[in-house]
Amino acid sequence: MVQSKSPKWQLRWRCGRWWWKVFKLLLKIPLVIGLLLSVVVLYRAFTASTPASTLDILNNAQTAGVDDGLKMERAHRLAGALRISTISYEPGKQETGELLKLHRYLEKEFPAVHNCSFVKREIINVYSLLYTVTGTSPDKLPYMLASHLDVVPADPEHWEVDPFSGKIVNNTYIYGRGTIDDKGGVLGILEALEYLIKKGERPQRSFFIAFGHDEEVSGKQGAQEIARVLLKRGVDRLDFVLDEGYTVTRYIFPGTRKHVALVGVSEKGYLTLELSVNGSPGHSSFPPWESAIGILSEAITKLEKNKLPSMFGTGPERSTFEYLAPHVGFLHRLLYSNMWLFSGFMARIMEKEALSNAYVRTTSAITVFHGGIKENVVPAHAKATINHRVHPSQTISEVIEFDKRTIDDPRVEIKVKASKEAHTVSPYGPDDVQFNLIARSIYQTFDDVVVIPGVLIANTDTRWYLGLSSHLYRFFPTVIYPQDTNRYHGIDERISIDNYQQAVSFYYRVMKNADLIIGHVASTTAHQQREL
Ligand SMILES: CCCCCCCC/C=C\CCCCCCCC(=O)N[C@@H](CC(C)C)C(=O)O
Ligand SMILES: [Zn+2]
Ligand SMILES: [Zn+2]
Repeated sequence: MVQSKSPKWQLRWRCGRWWWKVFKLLLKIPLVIGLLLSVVVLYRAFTASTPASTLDILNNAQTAGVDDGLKMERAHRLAGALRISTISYEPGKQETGELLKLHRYLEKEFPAVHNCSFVKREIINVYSLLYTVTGTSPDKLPYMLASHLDVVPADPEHWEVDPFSGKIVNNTYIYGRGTIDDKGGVLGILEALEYLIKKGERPQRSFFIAFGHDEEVSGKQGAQEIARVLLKRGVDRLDFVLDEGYTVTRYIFPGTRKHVALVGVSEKGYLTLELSVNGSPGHSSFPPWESAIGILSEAITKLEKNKLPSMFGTGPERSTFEYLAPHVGFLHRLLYSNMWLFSGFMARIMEKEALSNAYVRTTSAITVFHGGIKENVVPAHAKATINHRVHPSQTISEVIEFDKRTIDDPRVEIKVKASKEAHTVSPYGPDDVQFNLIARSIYQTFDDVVVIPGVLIANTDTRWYLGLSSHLYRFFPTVIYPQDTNRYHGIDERISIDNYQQAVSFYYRVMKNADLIIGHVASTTAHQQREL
């Protein structure tokens, strides 16, 4: 016999079912969200594509590089320049005699450039060089190719060959301080122009070649002066500037075996701080509880241990990975094309390596420490230098505030020695003529390559040219493998003869392709034309 439920019980049953339904529905929400997220993540991964140039004139261009016949001759010419030790030690302390020797060497080795009716060479501020190549259409905006003449010092101790001997090893590599930073750029650009002139060609577009002489110690005397001279002449608009920077890389980005050409469309900011402590000096036999060195050491240990927060995914580095996504395996593609979701996870992996960590955040490097004069004297002062490279999503003052908060000790005085905010981001994307001119020249020069935009983690002379153009790109056309990254400012700096030949071809192609896009280029002012 079925017992009928009382109305009170039925009401409770119905209410109970109602709550149970809501409860079950709530349980499903995370599942639905998870499902939706997976759909979006997969959709983005499957539809990821590297924005291709919309400029058919560039897409269809088959610009040839330079002839292979002179490859060895070119390698020897670069080697000769590497024997001239144009070292910058610190601002105002440079091997100036060597810089003048390099001027003479370039003049002798590139006769066509230096005796050409449409090329003018000028010496700026005694040691820098500015070449003006006047094209047949000076009414079009000129552009600038830049490099620098100086190099950082090199301790020969661990080198395979003397860093200033300019040796060619196994007929394969040119060794020497400055091969990739940045005499390869100086000689590479001049080789391209020499080749062009010797072929009896003359560019349509006018362009400048700027070689600063103190990039390694700020660029204040070189590139800054070059920019000043141009501005004084009314040259206040350049179509684009191409300076040293990233390169083509291989096996550096996880997930692909392809060559990846990173073009620097921005540059991290630069901040150097001097920390100092004035303590109690005295006899080391009855030392104070805390010494100036001890207080300062604690402060810099705090800075080294407390990294600035990850900013990964908030700046142009997002495009770096989105451009790369279609060229990596499926798992990496899921991550690279969905940085809106995975940037935190990617940052945690990338921060484990020094090179990729620099891509994730503002970095802090303790570079100088001074304190003490004698073993039994407690010193009155201690001083340290900290060098930050500032992520584009942070400002200099935010970094200083972070340091102050982290040190949290009023006895540590903080002084700004040098600072420059991260550079504005230069345009890139399918419709940007200037970015695609450089990209196309890379595609024509390197095999199986993908061109992607990036933020340069180091700094270049482009900071002085920011006022001259809105399109500044930082790229040096060679191939770098993971084991090569330490050659910058490190030991056994080298470039292969083949890569150097590619560098020359790349610069030549930039000069030729720049003429192809002449219809897309804005006109100069009448004033600017007069000065060209
Ligand atoms: C996920 C990240 C991938 C990064 C791949 C990197 C591959 C290439 C490696 C290094 C490129 C270094 C670029 C070198 C330019 C160096 C210029 C320089 O040394 N500048 C000085 C200027 C300073 C104002 C004195 C500097 O210290 O930055
Ligand atoms: Zn450099
Ligand atoms: Zn350098």
